[in-house]
Order: sequence, then C-alpha cells, then structure tokens
Amino acid sequence: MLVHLQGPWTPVLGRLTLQQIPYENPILLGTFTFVAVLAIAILAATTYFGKWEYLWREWLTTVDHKKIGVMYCLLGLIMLFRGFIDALMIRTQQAIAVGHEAPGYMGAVHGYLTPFHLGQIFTAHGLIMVVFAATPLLVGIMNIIVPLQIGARDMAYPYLNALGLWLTTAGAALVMVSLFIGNFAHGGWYGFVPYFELPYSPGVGVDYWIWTFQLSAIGTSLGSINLIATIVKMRAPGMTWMRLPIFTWASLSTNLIALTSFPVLMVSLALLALDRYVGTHFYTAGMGGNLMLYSDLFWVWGHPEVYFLILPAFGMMSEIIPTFSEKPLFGYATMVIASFAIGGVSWGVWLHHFFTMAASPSVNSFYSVTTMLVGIPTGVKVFNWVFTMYRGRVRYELPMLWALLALFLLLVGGMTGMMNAFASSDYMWHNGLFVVAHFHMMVLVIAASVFGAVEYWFPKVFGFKLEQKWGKWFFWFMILGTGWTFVPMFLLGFAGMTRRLDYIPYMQWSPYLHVMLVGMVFYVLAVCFFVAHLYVSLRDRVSNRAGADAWGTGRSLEWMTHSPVPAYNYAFIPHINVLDEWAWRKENGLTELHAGDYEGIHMPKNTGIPLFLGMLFMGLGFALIWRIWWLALLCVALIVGLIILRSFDRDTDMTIPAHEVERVERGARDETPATARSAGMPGGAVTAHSALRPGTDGIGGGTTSTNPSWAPMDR
Ligand code: HEA
Ligand code: HEM
Ligand SMILES: [Cu+2]
Repeated sequence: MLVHLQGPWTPVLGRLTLQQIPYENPILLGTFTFVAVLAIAILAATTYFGKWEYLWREWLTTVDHKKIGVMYCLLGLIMLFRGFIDALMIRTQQAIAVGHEAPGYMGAVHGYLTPFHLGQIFTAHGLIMVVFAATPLLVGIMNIIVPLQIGARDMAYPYLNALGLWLTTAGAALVMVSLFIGNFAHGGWYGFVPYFELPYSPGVGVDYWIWTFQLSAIGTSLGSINLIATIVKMRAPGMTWMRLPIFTWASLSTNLIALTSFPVLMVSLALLALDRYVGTHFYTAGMGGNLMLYSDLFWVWGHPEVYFLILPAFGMMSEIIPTFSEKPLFGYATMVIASFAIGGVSWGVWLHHFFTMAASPSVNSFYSVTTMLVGIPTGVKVFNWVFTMYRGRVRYELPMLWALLALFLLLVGGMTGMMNAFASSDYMWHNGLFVVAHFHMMVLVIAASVFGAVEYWFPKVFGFKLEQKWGKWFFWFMILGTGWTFVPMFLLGFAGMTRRLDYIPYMQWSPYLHVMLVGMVFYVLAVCFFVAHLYVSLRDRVSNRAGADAWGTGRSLEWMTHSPVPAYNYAFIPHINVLDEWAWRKENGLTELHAGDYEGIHMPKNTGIPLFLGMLFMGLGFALIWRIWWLALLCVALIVGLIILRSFDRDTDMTIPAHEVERVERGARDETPATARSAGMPGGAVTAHSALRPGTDGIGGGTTSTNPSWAPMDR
C-alpha cells in the first residue's frame, strides 16, 4: 500500500502540501480570484438583504420536489457554463497551436496551454458535461414535472430526493476544488487502464476523477430509485399505464436504465480505487487481473448512459411538439414501446466503443448489428413527431423551435452514429474528430431539448413566461455556433484529425480550426443573449404572468394546477379519465379544480440532514483523494452518526391546514388571468379544436373521449 505514491506525504495532511496550490499558473489564479470575489459578493449580498433564513428554510433544507428540481437545474446550468469555458479553451488552444512541429520533449508548450493542462481541461469538460451538466438538468426537469404529470403531491421519497441532489452537488463542488487544489485527471473523461493505475498516474488527478464520478453516480442512482417508485406507486386514481403522459413514460424508461447501469459504473470505479489504494490487481495484467475488464465494465455503463441522457430529451420533444402542433401525439403506444426498445437494446451494444481493441470479426459484427438496431425505434420516434406536426396548426414559439432544432440535430447525430456502427469504417476514424462531432450532435439534442423544456415548463414553475425576443436571438446564435463549430469538425474528422490534440502540425487544417473559433464567438454571443433573456424575463415578470395552461394548448395533467404550482401541487387529487386528461377536460368544459370543502394536506417536513450528509461526503471524497485518513474516518463516523440520528427522528411530516390551502387556492384563482383558465387562450380549445378530440381524428393515441364514470375531482 502507498508504495507508488510520489512526493511528500505526512500522516496529518496526507499528500496535501502548499505546493499543490497552482499559484504559478496565471489562468488558475485569475479564475480563483474571480470565483472568490463572486463568492464573497454573494455571501455579502445574502447577509445584507437578510436572506439567510429564507435561503435555509425555503431552499437548503427543502424536500419539495419542485425546489429540488430547480436546484438541480441551477447546478446543471452553472456546470454547463464551466464546461463551456473548458470548450472555449480547447478551441482557442488548437487554433493557436496549429502549424507547429512536433515537440522534442514532453511538456513543450505550443499555444498557451501545456499538454498537461489541456489534458485536464478536456477530461474535465467531458466529465462535467455528461454527469454534472446534462444529468442534473434532465434529472431536475424530471423531478419537477413527473409528480405533476401523474397527479402526485411529491416524490415517493422526498428525503432521498434531497440527498441525491446534495450528493451530486458535492461531486460537482469537488471538481471545482480540483481547479485550485491539486489537479484533475488528464487522460480523458472515460479513463484508461492501465494508464489510470497508480504507477502511470501517480498524482491526485485520477483520484479526483474517481470520487467525483462516484458521488454523482450514487446521487443519480438514488434519484432513479425515487423516480421509479414515484411513477409506479404514486399515480392519481384512474391513471392507468396507457394514460401516463409521454414524458413520464420517458422518465420511467430512462430511470430503469439508470438503476441498472449506474451500479456497474460504481463497481468499475470502486475496483479501480482498490487497485490504486490497496494494491489489488483487478485491471492490471498478471496476478489474475485483466485490463479489458475495465473497458467492458465502463462501457457497459457508458453506452446505456447516453440513452439515459437522450430518452428524457425525447420525452420533452414528445410533449412540446403536440402542444405546439395543437394535436395529440401521433402513435403514443409506439412511442412508449420505442423508448423501452432503445433502453433494452442499449445493453447490448457497448463494445462499439472499442471495435479496434482486437475482438474477433464475428464479435465486432454482432455489436455492429445491435448498434444499428437502435436506429429502428429511434426512427419510429422521428416519424411519429413528423406525423404529429403533419396537418397540425404548428406555432413556432420558442419551445417548438428548440424541439425542431433537436429533431434536426438528431438526424445528423444519428446518421453519423450509424456510420460509426460499421466496425470496418470505425477502424478508420476511431479516436478521431468524426466521432467527437457525432456525439456533440447528440449531446446538443439534449441541450436543445432542455432549453425547449425550460421555455415550455418555466411558467408552470415560476408563474410567468420567459420573454421571446432575446430568447430568439439566443436560439439563432446557438444554431450559428453549432454550425460553425461542428461542421468543420466533421470535415476535420474525415481529413483524419484525431481527438485531444494539444498541437496540430498540419497547416492545411488551420482554416477549419479558425472557422471553429468563429463558431465559438457565436456561442459566446449566444451565452450573452441567454443572460439578457433571463434578465428581461425577470424584469418583465409581472406583464408576462401565465395562467394554469400557460400555452393554451397543453394536454397533460400538469397544466391543470396553478402556475406557479402550490407546495402541495393539487388541492384535490384529480381523477384521471383518459390519456391527455387536461385536453379532454378543456374540450368538455370540465376545468374547475374545486371539489367540495378543503381539507388539510399531509406533507413531508424540511430537514437539513441531506445537506449535511452532502457536505460530509464531500469531505470524505477530499480526504480520500489526499489520503488524509483521520479526516476520512471522522467523516465516515459523522455520516453514520447522522444517519442513525435521523432514523430516530419521528417528526418528519406535517399537515398544511385546510384554511391555509383555501387561502392559497383563492389567491391563485384571483391571480390567474381568466383567459388562461380554460379554453380561451390563443389557439385554445373548445370550438376550434373539437375535431382534435383524442381518438377522433384517426391519428390520436387511441383513447376514448367519453367516460360515464367521470367525476370532476376526487379526493
Ligand atoms: C446522447 C448521446 C448519444 C446518443 C443518443 C448516441 C447515439 C448513437 N451512437 Fe453514439 N456516442 C456518444 C453519444 C451518443 N450516441 C458519445 C458520448 C460517444 C463517444 C464517447 C467517447 O468516446 O468519448 C459516442 C460514440 C459512438 C460510437 C463509438 C465510436 C468510436 O469511438 O469509434 C458509436 C459506434 O457505433 C456510436 C454509435 C451511435 C449510434 C448508432 C447511435 C444511435 O442511437 C443513433 C440512432 C438515430 C438515428 C439513426 C437517426 C434517426 C433514425 C431515422 C430517421 C430512421 C432511419 C434510419 C436508419 C434505419 C439508419 N456512438
Ligand atoms: C458549446 C458546446 C460545446 C463545445 C464547443 C464543445 C467542444 C468540445 C471540444 C473542442 C472537445 C475536445 C475535442 C477533442 O478531443 O479534440 C470536446 C470534447 C468532449 N465534449 Fe464537448 N463541447 C460542447 C458541449 C458538450 C456537451 C453539452 C457535452 C455533453 C453533454 C460534451 C461532451 C464532451 C465529451 C464527452 C468530450 C470528450 C472528452 C474527452 O475526450 O475525454 N460537450 N468538446
Ligand atoms: Cu455507445
């Protein structure tokens, strides 16, 4: 144990010494100063405005699924920005470092970044974008929307929900700490064995990578258990499986992937940790170890993971497109089947990430075919969306624009994915920029869907719509950025450029690299427009107030409750009669929420324990990274102690009294613009859309539109 550790090591602070602070690096020093000033400003402002109590009561200790979801999204947005800065640095470095000769020795500097620093940047970019930006954004939106869509008052396990958030946040915070104390892994986001083993990566970078990844994996697994339990057990009366809104179906399929695949990631990281910390040989040749075991285990998670990311995005598109086409979703049942088909097949394709690693041709062929199979259910979805729009009254508002962009990017990313799926062609461009361009198209599908979903559901959560002008500038500049950045990347991929280069010897590639830099300028402008979009929306929030059915043509249940949604979601749990319940109620003039006397509502109580557990897990991660054993033991003891303490706490719930519910309901009723309450919104329902009643236009989801046992609202 510890035989390979290099450098000073003390029992008190482990490997942590002052030399680990990168004060000689001006970029990091500048970043640190910026972050420190920002943090001090935020802390000072919170104190000045006396907001600590509010922050603690309403946010830090909350177990409300909507607030937890909002915090997940905030975390995702912050990390998206961090990942974007990384991307900016990679692109700038490569544009500067083109045309240089090969360095004669390791560490030669071309451009403005050392190879070591650049390596950390692309590794951090990849990891952050996948697990700390995309995942929290998607999990956040599922957290907010799923309980609303199924008529539940919260998640099945509100406490676990908060714990998942704080564990993920702890992982993200540790990545940020690695900027200023020590360094991050520099061998790529998915790690390599034996390169990530101690003898070859003796620094703390890989340890940071292991523990941040591990924390996020635990957080996401907890979240998936919660969402599955919620969808299975908490549906409102009458909500049979085939009446489940499509986004909820997408959430279920995606969380089944998460629940089954994340444990594999945890195991693969744990085995690597054992190799590094205890000297086992799971992944080293000899002593019974096998380095292919790592590739297999990692990608057995890694591939299903990308479908874990894309399925909720598909769910968002499936909600937005019908709302803005003013028609039911075409082929509801096939959409559901396709989600599960994608989820199922995703388990049998992982080897396509290492076709070149000497499997036999027959093995490669098997995985080629399974990979291509995914095109069928995905194609089903694509055609269903197109048929939903066909002869619909399409409104090109912002959510719809984003959904259409996602659809377009999916075609580009999907078709190039198919090209990778041929082992024979992948041999030529594996580890090249073509693959990188393929997957950026795909992850931008996620980004576009998320931006669409934020536009779409924002009024539900905050009670007002985002403005459209700056939002459209943001949208168009994202398209410009994407075109200018990734079209050249495809071309460079064809020209043979490999990924992760810190300098590029071929001058012929210089124009492409500079065009990509122009793309980044468009992206930077897009970020500015995004900020303006948020600012103007906040400024004009009163005039942009939205009603319950903010877009007028919402179809699923969440549009039935007030915007913003009260703490208890529904004062009366609705009875579900059909698929697209809200659309059906509007057509039948049955939109009233009130049903008799109000009663007290039983809800979970706030608790600070998940936040403390998150902090302690962060401390544990830090201690393990730096091998400060006493601190690790202390954190473990406190974690166990806190969990035991919580198990004795019987005071975990409360009742919102009936008069309070009544007050909130009356307030919401008075505030809601009358037009938004039911059919009168632009393009709204009753007269104009009676022809679009589900099941009557021949292309609906096959529901019946009459149900004799209908009651306005059940308890
Ligand atoms: C959200 C993320 C996401 C998604 C959804 C996908 C979807 C797909 N991916 Fe991708 N992929 C990644 C993210 C993603 N990928 C990442 C991150 C990596 C690299 C990681 C790394 O190395 O760092 C990668 C790498 C990767 C490789 C490895 C390449 C290499 O390393 O050399 C391969 C190889 O087969 C592949 C294939 C595919 C295929 C076939 C699909 C299919 O699911 C696409 C299906 C969609 C369509 C085909 C379009 C719509 C369909 C129709 C309109 C119907 C008609 C069409 C047909 C029947 C063909 N991907
Ligand atoms: C603004 C948009 C983005 C830009 C400009 C961008 C740019 C880049 C660049 C330049 C690289 C390095 C390419 C190389 O190896 O030469 C890269 C790698 C990568 N990006 Fe992005 N990216 C963006 C968004 C995203 C998003 C949203 C995700 C995921 C959700 C993502 C995931 C990755 C991954 C996984 C890698 C591979 C890292 C590695 O090689 O280890 N990117 N990106
Ligand atoms: Cu894959």
